Amino acid sequence: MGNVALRGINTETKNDRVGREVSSASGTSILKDYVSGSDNDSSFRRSNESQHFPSQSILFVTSEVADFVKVGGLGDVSSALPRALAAHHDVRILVPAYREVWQSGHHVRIVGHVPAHAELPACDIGEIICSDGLVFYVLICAELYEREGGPYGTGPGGYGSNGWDDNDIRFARLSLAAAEIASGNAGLDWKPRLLHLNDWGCGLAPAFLHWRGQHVPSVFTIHNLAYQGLFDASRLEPLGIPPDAFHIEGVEYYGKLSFMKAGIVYASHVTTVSATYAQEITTPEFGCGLDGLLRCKAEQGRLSGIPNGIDDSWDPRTDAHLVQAFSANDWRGKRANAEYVRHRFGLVPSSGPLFAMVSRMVHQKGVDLVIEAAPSIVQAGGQLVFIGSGEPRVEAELDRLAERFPGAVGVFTGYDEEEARCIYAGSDFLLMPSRFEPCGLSQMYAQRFGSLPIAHRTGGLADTIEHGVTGFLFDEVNQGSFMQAVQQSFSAYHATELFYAMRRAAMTGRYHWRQSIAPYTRLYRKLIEEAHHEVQPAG
Ligand SMILES: Nc1ncnc2c1ncn2[C@@H]1O[C@H](COP(=O)(O)OP(=O)(O)O[C@H]2O[C@H](CO)[C@@H](O)[C@H](O)[C@H]2O)[C@@H](O)[C@H]1O
Repeated sequence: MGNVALRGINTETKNDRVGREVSSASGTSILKDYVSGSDNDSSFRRSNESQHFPSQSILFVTSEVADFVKVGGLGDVSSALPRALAAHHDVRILVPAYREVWQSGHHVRIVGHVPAHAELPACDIGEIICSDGLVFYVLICAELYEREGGPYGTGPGGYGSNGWDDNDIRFARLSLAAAEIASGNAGLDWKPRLLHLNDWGCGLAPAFLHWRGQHVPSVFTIHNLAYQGLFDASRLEPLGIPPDAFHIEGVEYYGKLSFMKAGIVYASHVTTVSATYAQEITTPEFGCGLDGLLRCKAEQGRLSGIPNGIDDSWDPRTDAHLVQAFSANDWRGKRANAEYVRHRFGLVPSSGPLFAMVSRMVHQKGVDLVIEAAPSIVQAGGQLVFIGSGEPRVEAELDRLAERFPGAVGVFTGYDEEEARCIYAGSDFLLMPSRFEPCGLSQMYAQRFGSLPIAHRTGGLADTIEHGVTGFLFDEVNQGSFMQAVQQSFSAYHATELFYAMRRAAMTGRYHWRQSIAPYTRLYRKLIEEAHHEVQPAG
């Protein structure tokens, strides 16, 4: 575990919600299908759409990618989605050349260059070709990207803009490089027909295109609206942003400059990572002050939800990180992983249920609810393991919990994917009482590994967990509602046949990335055709 201390039945199919466009008229949300039918992958193949829509060149721009550096779910998505799309399109990734890129041992060939702009320095562009053929463009600038620490700052976790002091320069540079590549001004012998941008770190890309009069279509995907990339208005000039863009219909957000808002305003289309979250963000409760703008996008048919998936490496039958591989019904194999986890976290042997939390330990994830519930869970014969890092106050509370319940609660503060995989494999239940959850990957990994999620009915959790079938959902973010779901999980655990049936159902869930190809392809096609006919979206 590195150098960090270890202490211590609703049967409605969820796939029919894939790829829906949210439109909102007279305050009523309406869902309009992008994809008809429940089996989107096969409907895509049946209609032979890929033959009618020729392979397109797409630049996928991201601030993190699991191949090199991952803080959270965006890193997973950035590694897996382009690979899934690559079967149909020429998808290439643009990411800053962080220290980890150079440490990865890949050969980097210099293939392009972008000039300085205001205080954004000139950069070279390197090319890395992975063993599976995926092409990365890496934005090379030692002073901006080669640092000891994470992609956003020195502290653990989070996509916040409150990390490195020069995050505005770092991510404006990334955004403008993307815009230059899209406009054919970066010296590459390749040019995308569409930009696929992800979260605030590349939010200025469509804005720069707009300000320069370049008509390249773009998709802006919101992975988490709560992290917006907010900076002081005085930063417009150093970033080379035209002053007249600082208004309510531009990049201004309550007197600040917002990278997230720029992405939403200027991209041709906005997506987010589940159908339910796409609706939620049009409401004041989840809209983080941008709900009015997002409702507008929805009314224009320019907001949709396309769910994330998980890749084939998340398979308990083949995962080499587990102490023992297992499949549905091989509960002895699963038990071997549970024994490993108990041993690793200093828990005593037990026949009671093992609850786990694998998460960035931040307010969003509802860890405070779990901490409050822990004494009752332990008293009822359960054990808990936590792996994650985040807000120091939360980490300290978890430490105290482990000290209070030795042998029943174990905490690992830090990030370790191998251990996380073992925990998904070894635990009986995954606790995910997130206040909001755009999609969530952990609950899909957990289900695949036979750990039943106990989660708040929100965002992607509502779309990917079937209450009483593959996990447990509760409706309100309060202790009473959460504990009711925990009690249901205890009851299920002690009704062995039901419990095993739920495990089997969870393990056979279909959450593959293939389900996302059709909706993304339809969207790319629509936007590229629109741009071709010079029908430019409002911006
Ligand atoms: N300590 C630890 N050690 C090892 N692995 C750890 C870990 N802590 C977390 N992880 C891993 O980090 C990832 C977390 O991804 P999630 O999608 O669940 O949440 P996140 O909030 O980061 O992502 C945001 O972006 C994604 C992508 O769109 C959305 O699904 C999500 O709702 C949104 O909040 C999982 O792969 C999990 O296993």
